Amino acid sequence: MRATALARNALRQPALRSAEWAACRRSFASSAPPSIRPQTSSKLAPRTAQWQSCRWQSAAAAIQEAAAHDPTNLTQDAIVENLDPKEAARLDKVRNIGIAAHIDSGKTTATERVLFYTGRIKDIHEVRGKDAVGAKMDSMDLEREKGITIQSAATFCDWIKKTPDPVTGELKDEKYHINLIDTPGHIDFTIEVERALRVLDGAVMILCAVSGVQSQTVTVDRQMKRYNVPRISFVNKMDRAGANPWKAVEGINQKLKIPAAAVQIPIGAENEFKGVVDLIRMKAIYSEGENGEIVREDECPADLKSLAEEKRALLIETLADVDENIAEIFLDERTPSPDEIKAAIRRATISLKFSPVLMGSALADKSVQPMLDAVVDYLPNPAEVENLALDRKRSETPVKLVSYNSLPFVGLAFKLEESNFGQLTYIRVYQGSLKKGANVFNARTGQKVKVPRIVRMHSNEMEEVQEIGAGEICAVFGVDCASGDTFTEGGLGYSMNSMFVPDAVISLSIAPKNTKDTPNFSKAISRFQREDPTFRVHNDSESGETIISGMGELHLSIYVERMKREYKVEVVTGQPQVAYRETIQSRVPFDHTLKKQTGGAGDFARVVGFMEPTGQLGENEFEQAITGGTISEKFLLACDKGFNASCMNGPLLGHKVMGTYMQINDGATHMTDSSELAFKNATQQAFRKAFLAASPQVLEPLMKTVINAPNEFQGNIVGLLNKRNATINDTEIGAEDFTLTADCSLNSMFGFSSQLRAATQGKGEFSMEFSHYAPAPMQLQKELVAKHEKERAEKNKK
Ligand SMILES: Nc1nc2c(ncn2[C@@H]2O[C@H](COP(=O)(O)OP(=O)(O)OP(=O)(O)O)[C@@H](O)[C@H]2O)c(=O)[nH]1
Repeated sequence: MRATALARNALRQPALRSAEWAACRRSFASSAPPSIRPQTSSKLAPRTAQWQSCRWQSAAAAIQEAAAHDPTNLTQDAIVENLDPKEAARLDKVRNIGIAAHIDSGKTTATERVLFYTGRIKDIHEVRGKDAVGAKMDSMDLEREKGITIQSAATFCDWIKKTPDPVTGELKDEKYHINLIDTPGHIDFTIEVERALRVLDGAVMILCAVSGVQSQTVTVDRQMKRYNVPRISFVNKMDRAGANPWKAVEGINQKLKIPAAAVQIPIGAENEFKGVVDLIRMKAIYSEGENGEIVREDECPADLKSLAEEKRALLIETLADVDENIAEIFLDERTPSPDEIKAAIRRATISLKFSPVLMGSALADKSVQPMLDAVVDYLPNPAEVENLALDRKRSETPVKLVSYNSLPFVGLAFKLEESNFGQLTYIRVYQGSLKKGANVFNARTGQKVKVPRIVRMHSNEMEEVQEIGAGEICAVFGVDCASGDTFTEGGLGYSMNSMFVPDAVISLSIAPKNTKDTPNFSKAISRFQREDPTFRVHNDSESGETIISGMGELHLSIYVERMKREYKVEVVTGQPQVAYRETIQSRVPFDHTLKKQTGGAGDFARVVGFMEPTGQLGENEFEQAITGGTISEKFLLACDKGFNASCMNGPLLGHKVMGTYMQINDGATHMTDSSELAFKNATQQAFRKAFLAASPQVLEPLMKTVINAPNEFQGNIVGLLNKRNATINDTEIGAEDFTLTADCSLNSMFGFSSQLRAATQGKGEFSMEFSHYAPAPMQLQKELVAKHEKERAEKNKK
């Protein structure tokens, strides 16, 4: 048991009955570290003086032990449990949230309303709106033209919530500061969602009232689970024909496996949608005025009373399954009060056991304000989220970060952006505060950097600030780093985990049309690479071409377009290439000698061992099992390097190798002719020979493809998929539309979007996401290998 816990337990023994006890407790409470201070008098009733002294002794010993073993953690734990009331009050009014959802669910439209109702913007502009201005958060020209979000955008606003006074019941204004990130829906820009969720404390998951849970909803659900992000759900587009919020609620429960229940029911639907009934207070809420800015409350309409009661009972029942307090009330057959229900929703949402579902229509300006109230009511403040760093000074021990301004600074750079004023680095401050002009240390490089300028971002605009407090998000200028770097105040050895970066699945060759544009081309490439970890660039060693790779055709085409617009570089691109992989299927021994001893300094290295599949299509593994020192440590390191180099450039197609194990267990070294280079080369030659003899196999990426179209086109789409040898996994047929889920090879999907458009009169849509690697059909493997051999031969001729 950890020493802190020991100390705490010592104090939680049945307590003493003595007059001095209370005084003693008071004095201890002021001197002991907060984490082991006595809690409430009901928990620790006095008993006997002897016992008391015994308890103090064991507690004191435990504190000393704790401090000796784990001084930092003791302090951190203590602070977490006993937040300074002033800091706690400040943090209680902060929310860091993200909006994430399937493509086109209305994230940007909803964010526009949030900014309008909080007074951040004066007018509402629509995505693809007639006024051609575009929504605030889609600030790139390309975003406005295409009507899609490409980059996540950060902003902040203050929401004034009407809160009843606990004593008088009178409504008073409470101001909450919300930092908000609007994320893209397209899977091609998934890294934007990934890094936003990495640093946010809570999220609003938007669903379409007609479609419910869609393919990208499943993806963002996975991402929210990856970073333990609590979420509220908002069923948008209640004004659309076919709107049905209950389909979305069922989808969250069934498909995402999150207990969820509506906290509102709609008043009217489709173009008769007027507002919602709040099931907790049983009040109707209407958004009125030109832009829905006037929130009017009324009695629940009589014709909705029975539905409201039914859904309220369902809400309480669902909560009883995930919250002990409500379970007890439920068992006592008592009806929980509105405050009890709200408190239970908050507890269950923050502990990731539940998601409350709200509904409205962002476009029709209805019911967005109650969603903002729910952000405040149910999503955690920064002090309620456990954030850990690894303390590298103490063998990577995890430490809790505490959103205290007075503690040493710790922040994570989660996004980089090139601006007119230089590199802009977005930082989430986890602990301490960041001041203009302060020096901070990059935990990865150990470099000290001065922070010359701090700003708060409002989409593409910025507001200069002198200081940013713990638990907040800001951007800084002049701090050179990589995405995912941790910054600390010098004394700490803390480092935070970065975000998950998915592998690229598609690549293409690219070059500037005119050689005079090469400097700008290089600038653009290096900027995009720094900003986006899923955009990768390498030079093909054989062709000398620059190859860019990324998450999909759209992803790469956006960068090609940005080069043209932002850097005035016209480029030529090759055909998109699939990121194949190579592996082996059997065990093959090798005994390879590299020998060049023709007078003068020669080359000599002998490596003996075997290669075999690792058993799963994951990381490659290299191991040495040398006995008797036939190969020295230094040369074995060179063998390891040779192995890694071979894995980057597979013998079949020159693509990456996966799932391959190589062991070197014997060999020979020459007194003078052996060198690191000789062993590296010998390993690479042995690798190639053994690989080709070990039933090599080409692997191709399979994509989870989800297609949605009106029912009448089902036959056409199944026909398209059959031609592509797709495996259809699921078909869901709704009243008008159907949704089909299939595994398709990426190779077969080039040009699919135009064929789908033709086959569905432009009414079908699809999304594609990497699923896994699987063996390519034999015929395709033969063709690919033959093509690769031919290209190699031609290059060798040149
Ligand atoms: N009928 C209706 N349409 C809506 C509503 N909210 C958004 N839309 C429309 O849906 C389309 C997509 O809206 P966006 O706000 O761009 O959706 P998004 O989720 O931000 O889109 P991406 O970031 O590109 O995934 C636009 O044409 C909006 O006008 C709504 O409540 N009702």
